[in-house]
Amino acid sequence: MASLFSRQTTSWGGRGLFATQSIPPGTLIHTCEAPFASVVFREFRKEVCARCFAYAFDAKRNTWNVRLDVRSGNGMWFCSDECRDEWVEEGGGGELVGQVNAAIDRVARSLQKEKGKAKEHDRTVSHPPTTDVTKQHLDEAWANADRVPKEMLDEMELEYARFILSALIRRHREQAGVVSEANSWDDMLELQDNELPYIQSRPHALASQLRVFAFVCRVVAIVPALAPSVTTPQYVRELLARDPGNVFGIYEQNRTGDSEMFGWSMYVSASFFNHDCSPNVKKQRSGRALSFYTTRDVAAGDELCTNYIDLDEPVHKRREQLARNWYFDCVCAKCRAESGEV
Ligand SMILES: C[S@@+](CC[C@H](N)C(=O)[O-])C[C@H]1O[C@@H](n2cnc3c(N)ncnc32)[C@H](O)[C@@H]1O
Repeated sequence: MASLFSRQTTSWGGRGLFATQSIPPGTLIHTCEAPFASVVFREFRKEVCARCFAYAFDAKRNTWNVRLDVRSGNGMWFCSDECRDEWVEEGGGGELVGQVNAAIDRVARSLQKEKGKAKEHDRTVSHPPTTDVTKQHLDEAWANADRVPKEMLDEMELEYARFILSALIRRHREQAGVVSEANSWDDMLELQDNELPYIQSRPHALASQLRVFAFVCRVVAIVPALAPSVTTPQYVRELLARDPGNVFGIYEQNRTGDSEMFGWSMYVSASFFNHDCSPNVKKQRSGRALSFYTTRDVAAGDELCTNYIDLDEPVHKRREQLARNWYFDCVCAKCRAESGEV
């Protein structure tokens, strides 16, 4: 499909996607076939297919039973033999994933035992000062990342470790020439770096990221194939800097009919759509693919925007939500008009 849009600089400075011709409503303008990296939360591992994210409950089942034959109890479950086989064939890295999963379990178990012996207040990574965190502060903290003691992670930190390791496996396979260059590490680096605003709004997250890095290093010590990815914290830091503000939650309706997040994934090309409170594009997930459709007539030169949040709220609440969870002050026409700025 010839691209109907191009990436350009917006009037406010960031990059955005702009229509190169007029586009009627309901047009499929872009599809990302597969994520760059993803994680399905551990508690849903048996219910959500590791490749296509299909939810067992939708197929009237409690769990999927096609399992990748890995050595650890922390295996991967698939909705079908086809999904499992395609995942391995596409370069999911079956053998390596098995080793990594087993190593995560081993490191987690051993840290859990050590934690049992230590007192809670012994947690050694201190929070940064509550004054404004600067880039220099972050550089210094990461320069000393190898001195961070290995400590047990909480559940969410463990998910981050799994997410990072999924990306490092991808990077390893890209280096080995096993996966295609589309969606490469360099492509991922083009995503907006949100490290500073993220840590400024959640200073405790820096200590958490350093703990996750120390944990990942310990896992990689057992899986030497990934060692080049952690000789310095560079790759882990690059990925973590692009996680906030760029990843997509994997949502489904759960058994009680509520929308629930089962994990998250990073898609590269999908992350250049900016937010607008009167969007002209809607996103639709089908399995692991993300597709984007126009919702009304778009003229050549118009920016193509999705919405990151629920749009029913008044302007101050929308802006507050975007600032808190997406780290920006919304400059869309609707927000500016409703705030009396135009
Ligand atoms: C997923 S990225 C979109 C692409 C991004 N503009 C870039 O250059 O990579 C989300 C970021 O874009 C910017 N952004 C998106 N929508 C915006 C809006 N309505 N107002 C101001 N900034 C916006 C914010 O910096 C936000 O963190």
